[in-house]
Amino acid sequence: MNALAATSRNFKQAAKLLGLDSKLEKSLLIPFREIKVECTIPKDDGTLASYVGFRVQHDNARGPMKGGIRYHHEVDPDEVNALAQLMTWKTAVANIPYGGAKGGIGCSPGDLSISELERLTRVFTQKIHDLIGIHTDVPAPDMGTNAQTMAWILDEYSKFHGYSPAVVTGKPVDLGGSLGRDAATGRGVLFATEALLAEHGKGIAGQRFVIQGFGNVGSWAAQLITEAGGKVIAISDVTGAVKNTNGIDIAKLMKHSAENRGIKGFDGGDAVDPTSLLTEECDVLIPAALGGVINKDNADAIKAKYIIEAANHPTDPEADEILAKKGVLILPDILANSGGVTVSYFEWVQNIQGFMWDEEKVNRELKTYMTRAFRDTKEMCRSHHCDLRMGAFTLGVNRVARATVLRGWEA
Ligand SMILES: NC(=O)C1=CN([C@@H]2O[C@H](COP(=O)(O)OP(=O)(O)OC[C@H]3O[C@@H](n4cnc5c(N)ncnc54)[C@H](OP(=O)(O)O)[C@@H]3O)[C@@H](O)[C@H]2O)C=CC1
Ligand SMILES: O=C(O)CCC(=O)C(=O)O
Repeated sequence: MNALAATSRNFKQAAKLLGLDSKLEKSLLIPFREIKVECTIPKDDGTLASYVGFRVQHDNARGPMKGGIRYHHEVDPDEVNALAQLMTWKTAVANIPYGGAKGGIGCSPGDLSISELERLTRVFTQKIHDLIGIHTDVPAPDMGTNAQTMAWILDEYSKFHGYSPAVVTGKPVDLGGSLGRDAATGRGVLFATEALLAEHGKGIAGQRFVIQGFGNVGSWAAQLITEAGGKVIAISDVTGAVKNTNGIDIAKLMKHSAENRGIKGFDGGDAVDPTSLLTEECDVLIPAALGGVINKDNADAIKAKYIIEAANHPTDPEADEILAKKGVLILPDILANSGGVTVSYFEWVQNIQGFMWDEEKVNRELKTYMTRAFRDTKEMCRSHHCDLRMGAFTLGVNRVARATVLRGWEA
């Protein structure tokens, strides 16, 4: 199912559970602004190349719009729209004072040199600089982008508006980035998983994990789960997948991946077919790469007892239904991966205050926010007799609807 159709379907189901006014429902679904820009850059060989960039600003009822920028060849307007909408509900679930946005450029970052990526990022920033800002829309990293990308955006934006570190989050610590932001999404995944397992009398220790994706989120989740005593028995990236039922040595895999640009060729386990990774026998499955990977074609074959959605919209609604019948518990993206945007919020607060927190404080506050979001979600599950996805959606949508009405919304 198309990402926008899937996200909108979840939203509509939540609106129904909440008994939302139909005009308000319609208005909450429509994005505030959709930006599409053509970014033309000289390549290193002197030829010109053009890339399409998007920024969708979905909603600002609860505060400045917030969300990552993705560089990936599959970036398309519908998907960016869906991801922006998810950010609106996610920031509300986390109860941080933001709305939602998302951006992206349709490109293959691995095929571009560092200087080409820099030129592309600067041209994109030139095209959108007057539509983003500290109190309007604050970008951050997502798939295919990182702290360096944010540094270029900060620098380009500052040429127009004066030095403005708070205009992006997830930037290098040397430029005002927050300690702990790099690990934050993975650490939030750990805290959310702990909260879910604790409800079933279990801990991380002794559980078998399978992780799809070994980028920022997947690699940090793997490291932190291993430190907490969990066993990561299979993991994949674009280049391949590896399995070791005794537990993969994640530090060794990190080194291999950095030296070889991927998992392929790692000798600490057996190479397996990446397409069968999601259906491996395990206790906890963590998709941490692309959207829509768990769908009606593979849901029935999934053997995990728990799915923790570190990626955005990895599970189609049809798969949700199949998995529910099988008794698989899904911790939804807008809760499970909200650690990233939560520490982005801490970064923004630190920039505005001009005061840096130590890493221990960042991690402690993150745990408080993740635990609270989990507790609030469970409360909505109880009061609306629904699963965790609808618990999180009703929580987020309700908070945004209340802010919209309080600000004076009229049909
Ligand atoms: N970064 C953040 O703070 C947040 C990210 N997310 C979500 O988490 C997910 C991952 O983001 P992030 O870790 O930042 O991105 P990265 O670009 O750092 O990493 C993405 C990873 O996914 C792998 N990958 C891509 N396609 C496939 C595939 N078909 N099969 C297996 N692996 C694949 C990539 O492999 P390779 O490196 O070989 O290309 C890479 O290991 C995304 O859905 C993102 O939206 C959610 C909240 C916050
Ligand atoms: O850190 C942020 O502001 C946004 C992170 C993001 O894009 C996401 O949560 O999907």
